[in-house]
Amino acid sequence: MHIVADENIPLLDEFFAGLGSITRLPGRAIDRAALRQADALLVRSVTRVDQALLRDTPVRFVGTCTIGTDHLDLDGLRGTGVSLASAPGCNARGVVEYVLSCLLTLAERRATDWRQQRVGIVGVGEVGTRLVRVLATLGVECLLCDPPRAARGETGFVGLDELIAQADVISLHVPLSREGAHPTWHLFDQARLQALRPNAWLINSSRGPVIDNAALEQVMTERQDLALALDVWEHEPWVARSLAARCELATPHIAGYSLDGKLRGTEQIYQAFCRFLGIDPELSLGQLAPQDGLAELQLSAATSTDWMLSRALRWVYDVRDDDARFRRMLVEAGDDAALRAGFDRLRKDYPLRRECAHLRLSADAGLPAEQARLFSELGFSV
Ligand SMILES: NC(=O)C1=CN([C@@H]2O[C@H](COP(=O)(O)OP(=O)(O)OC[C@H]3O[C@@H](n4cnc5c(N)ncnc54)[C@H](O)[C@@H]3O)[C@@H](O)[C@H]2O)C=CC1
Ligand SMILES: O=C(O)C(=O)[C@H](O)COP(=O)(O)O
Repeated sequence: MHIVADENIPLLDEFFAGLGSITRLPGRAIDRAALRQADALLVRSVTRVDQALLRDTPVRFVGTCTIGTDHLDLDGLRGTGVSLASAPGCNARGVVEYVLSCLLTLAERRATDWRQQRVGIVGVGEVGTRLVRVLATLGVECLLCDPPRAARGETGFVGLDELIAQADVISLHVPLSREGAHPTWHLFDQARLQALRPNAWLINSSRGPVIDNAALEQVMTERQDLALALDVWEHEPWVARSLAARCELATPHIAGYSLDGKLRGTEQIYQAFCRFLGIDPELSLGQLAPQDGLAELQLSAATSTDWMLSRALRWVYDVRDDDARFRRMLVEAGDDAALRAGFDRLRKDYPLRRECAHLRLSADAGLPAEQARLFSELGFSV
């Protein structure tokens, strides 16, 4: 058994070495020649996998250690005998923490109470559902839009144009799709962008082309009232510097980049590969994940819940750090080739980031019961 894998998959050896030999390559360098002897291909989001890549290769299993599958040509690969697997939900928690950090930061810069904003969530699957749960715990009013779920008879959703008309903040959590009953490519076109409420905040951590980036830049030049947080870009790894300059927060597709999320992605694909091979998985993250214990943050019981919350959320993840690193790269990179390489480098050399379950909160005189319950519901250790 020979496995070709993206070199950015963590715990690759630990999970897969017992199942076959492994060749590691940069995701963008995986081509047909590299797969000549490969039985299995393990990717992340930057390798386009289609019939052209797999033609005349022995590859029979493709696993992507990511939530998104838009880099896999699912239709084209159907019926070719290749088994496909992805890692649903693996890094959803990281994306939620990214959105919370955006909300805190935008509210601070706009002198607004983010918990009083009406938040519209477009796409209510793994990420959107977790986000709604956290926001509901914090008493934030949410509007939900998910036509595929509504079409299955589920209730509680509004149409996209109604959401745009009513939401102060819009956060996008849809898959990228061009076909089907509810395509999301350029879901936010010029007309919808122009329809955003005065002073609206728009956060995109789904896929770049869900927003027409050229139209977005045009609208942003006309409407200085809008606040934009972009983690994903229409032509990654290239980024329109002029659009980045119009963003309040700009980051290089790292919303879900917690170590925990990446490790869960690897484990989910290991399990899928074992199923494909017809063997019982012998390994788990419980055995292989770093045993680094919990970090501790001591809060003052005398401070307000809001203050505690922003300290705790910022301690876990602060989007301003990623925004600063990204903007520095945009200034330092010379031509487009350097820009693309800089985008990939920021992602490859991403700093260690753990999710909030790795932070234990305490207070000098003991965390008051009500706050302990709230923080525990939000996923912190208390
Ligand atoms: N920036 C980042 O680091 C990350 C980005 N992502 C992106 O976020 C996307 C969403 O992730 P999940 O919530 O895990 O996916 P999911 O598949 O669990 O949920 C997506 C939801 O969107 C809904 N949907 C589909 N078409 C729609 C439309 N036209 N309008 C509104 N809703 C629609 C679906 O019915 C589904 O409920 C992924 O497909 C991926 O592209 C995911 C993880 C990390
Ligand atoms: O899981 C997804 O979907 C994502 O967007 C991942 O964060 C993408 O990470 P890479 O595969 O590009 O490392």
